[in-house]
Amino acid sequence: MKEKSSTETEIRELHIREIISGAINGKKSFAFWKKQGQPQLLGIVDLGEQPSTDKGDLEEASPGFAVSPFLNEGRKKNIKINADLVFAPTDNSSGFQVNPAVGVSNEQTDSFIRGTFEPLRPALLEAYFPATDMVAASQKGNFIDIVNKAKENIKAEVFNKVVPSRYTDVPYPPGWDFISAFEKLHQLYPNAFVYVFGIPGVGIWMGATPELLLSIVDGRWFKSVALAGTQRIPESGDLSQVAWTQKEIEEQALVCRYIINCFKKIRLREYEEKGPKSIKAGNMAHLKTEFYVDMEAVNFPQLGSVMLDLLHPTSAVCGMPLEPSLQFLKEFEGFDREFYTGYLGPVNMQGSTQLYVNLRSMKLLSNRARLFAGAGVTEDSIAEKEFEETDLKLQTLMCLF
Ligand SMILES: C=C(O[C@H]1C=CC=C(C(=O)O)[C@@H]1O)C(=O)O
Repeated sequence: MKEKSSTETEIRELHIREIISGAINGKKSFAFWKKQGQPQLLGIVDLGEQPSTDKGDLEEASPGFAVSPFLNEGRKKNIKINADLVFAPTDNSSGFQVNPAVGVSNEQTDSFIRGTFEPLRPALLEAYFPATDMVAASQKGNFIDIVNKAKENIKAEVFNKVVPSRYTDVPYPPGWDFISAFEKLHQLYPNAFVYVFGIPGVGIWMGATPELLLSIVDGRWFKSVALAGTQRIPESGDLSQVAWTQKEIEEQALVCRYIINCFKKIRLREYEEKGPKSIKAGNMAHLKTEFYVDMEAVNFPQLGSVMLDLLHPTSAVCGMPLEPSLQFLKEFEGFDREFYTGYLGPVNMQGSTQLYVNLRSMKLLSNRARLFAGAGVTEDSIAEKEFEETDLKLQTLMCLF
């Protein structure tokens, strides 16, 4: 038997480009991400033919990266990229060292490493793009119409808030490649959760989202946030200069109320609320309130999974109340959001689970990228301003082209 210390695995330090190319050349699923406020990336590759559909609870899940679409049918549509190979940064360079999970043989690891020697084969990249593509229909006029229709529904008290969205397609400039774009994204947004994932036949997505849906640290510390209200950051970059309007304060308060209602549904009163305060996300400021629960003190070990089902989709991306606003979006938005405004992130990796709302994100197609953005509409919304706000949000990724 081959000694572990003699594997190619342990002597090679890999660059992110080699790892992603190796995954694509081997038709494997992969994910790289960086937590909010942390500089270092972590990567995983799933050695299976197909990643698993993942309906399971967070608490028992094996380590990996969870991906949920906006419409997940009670988690039935969720996917999990298993952490068969974990790529952790080395101490003194920009390279990564591979750590195989328990049960992954040296042969499997070596075979993957050999694939990383090959440059990325573009024909194999095509296998990551879904066969069907949605119809391009996201014009400015459509968005203005849906905002005005939403306001009529708010006046008629069908709902209090809804978050319509749109997308825009950006053709790849000559020589553009997504791995370099991801490296740039990682450098640009230190405060965001920055990720790229690829699943054959499902797609390649990347983004820099400011919104945590929930996290669980050490099986004990639960956290969620209410993020809403958007303004362009002042020239000085000074957040204390941002003055919030009544409309924005109410819009964010509705997201807080939505989260508190979720706690009420499970009769949980022992949560700590901090905020709201202004935070920076790229060229924008948002209002953010944080909610904390000590799961041990409330004796609620399944809180993460229970809250996940109650929270998603929050009124930061769908509306309030949930049902009529969701119905409205299904009827009038005119396209499938797919993973945009779904959630994603590491599950049971290095002792914690962090699921983020998939905002400021884009999906790669063979010749262009599709960028998504939405805006919270309340009774005081002005359609033209909401459109401008989506433009501002789109700039988060537009600067990659
Ligand atoms: C729906 C998006 O943002 C949400 C999160 C923060 C602020 C928002 C707002 O001000 O409308 C949105 O609720 C998006 O970025 O596409």
